[in-house]
Amino acid sequence: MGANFGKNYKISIFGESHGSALGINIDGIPAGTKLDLEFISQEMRRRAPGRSKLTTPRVEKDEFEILSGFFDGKTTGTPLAMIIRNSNQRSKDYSELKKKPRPGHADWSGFNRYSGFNDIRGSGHFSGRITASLVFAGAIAKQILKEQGILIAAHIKSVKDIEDRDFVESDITEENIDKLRNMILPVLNEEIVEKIEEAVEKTREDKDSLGGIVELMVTGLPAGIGDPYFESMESELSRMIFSVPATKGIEFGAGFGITEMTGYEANDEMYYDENGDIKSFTNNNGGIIGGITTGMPISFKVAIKPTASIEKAQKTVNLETKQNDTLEVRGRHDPIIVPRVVPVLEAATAIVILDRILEGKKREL
Ligand SMILES: Cc1cc2nc3c(=O)[nH]c(=O)nc-3n(C[C@H](O)[C@H](O)[C@H](O)COP(=O)(O)O)c2cc1C
Ligand SMILES: C=C(O[C@@H]1CC(C(=O)O)=C[C@@H](OP(=O)(O)O)[C@H]1O)C(=O)O
Repeated sequence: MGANFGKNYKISIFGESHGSALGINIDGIPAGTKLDLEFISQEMRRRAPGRSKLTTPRVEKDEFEILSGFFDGKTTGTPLAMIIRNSNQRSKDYSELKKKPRPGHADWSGFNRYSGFNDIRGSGHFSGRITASLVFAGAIAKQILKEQGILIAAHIKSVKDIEDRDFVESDITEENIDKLRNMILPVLNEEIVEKIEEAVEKTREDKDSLGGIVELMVTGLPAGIGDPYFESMESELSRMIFSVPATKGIEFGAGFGITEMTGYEANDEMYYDENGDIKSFTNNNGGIIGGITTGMPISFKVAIKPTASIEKAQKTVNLETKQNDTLEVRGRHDPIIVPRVVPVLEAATAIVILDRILEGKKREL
């Protein structure tokens, strides 16, 4: 089933954007894990809609209710179920879309997959709203990983052609992560904030939308986590990252750029640092070789497409009249998904890393 992920930190998501609720069941959280509920709420707020002029005007608090698996501030070890109730649906915005599918959204593909029974309201189960549950599961995973010294950070690498600088390992401190977490546009070079705001505003006035790239880095992971071939760290991360709506590409380390290097340039030459730890001078392989962590930071970039739902008139088909037609999408949409997807991608990464660490622990038993 498409709604399940993980072999050890197992998640199962459910819900629709305009249904009564959405949520998640998580199995595999170690018993006795203390949960910082305020941290989870903060993570949910980072993703929640209606936070700024850069996001959809739909306002949802995304308050979560834990139904099971949590008692006296600690997990019980049995499945932890959580729901978020929807409160601000406006389903009339979607009445036209059953007959006129939106180019770039899942109306037509979903119609075929579910024989026309898919809930079109608010994009149903295809909505980016469903990622609220990922952020919840990721916030728990982040807490467990942090206890082991593993940190996950992300920033906006680019919006269209406006570029931020790349992460370096020394950027990944708790202080810097907190700073990025509190920014609507989490970037390293703050001079580009205004440029991004202006570009988004101008594109919105043109009834259009923008995309961009998010860069992520994971530090504190020892060498030796992961497996070769089908459960490689890259495979598992990619599978999860591509599950996040609007993701269209991923590259690890130097990514596609490695093809322009020679072997000598691409190889990450190794050395002992002053503490006797084995490091490499470069990290073109993004911290993963043979599907297994090298001990260098995991580093990857994710391509996020421009929002599909735009007001500009577009060509589409009319499934009722069986004629070609045009569509101007009305309703409340993100003019850019990139800032809102940042916490989702961090959470998705945390879920995978925890699942892989727990997989490794099984072999130690
Ligand atoms: C946080 C988040 C917010 C999103 N907001 C919107 C939106 O307002 N309008 C829209 O058309 N798509 C939005 N999307 C993207 C669609 O959900 C996505 O494009 C659609 O499900 C089709 O999937 P695909 O683009 O991965 O192929 C959002 C995605 C995420 C992760
Ligand atoms: C509500 C959220 O974003 C929604 C994501 C979304 C989509 O198609 O992905 C479409 C819009 O839904 P609606 O028409 O119901 O307002 C966005 O507002 C959310 O992410 O929580």
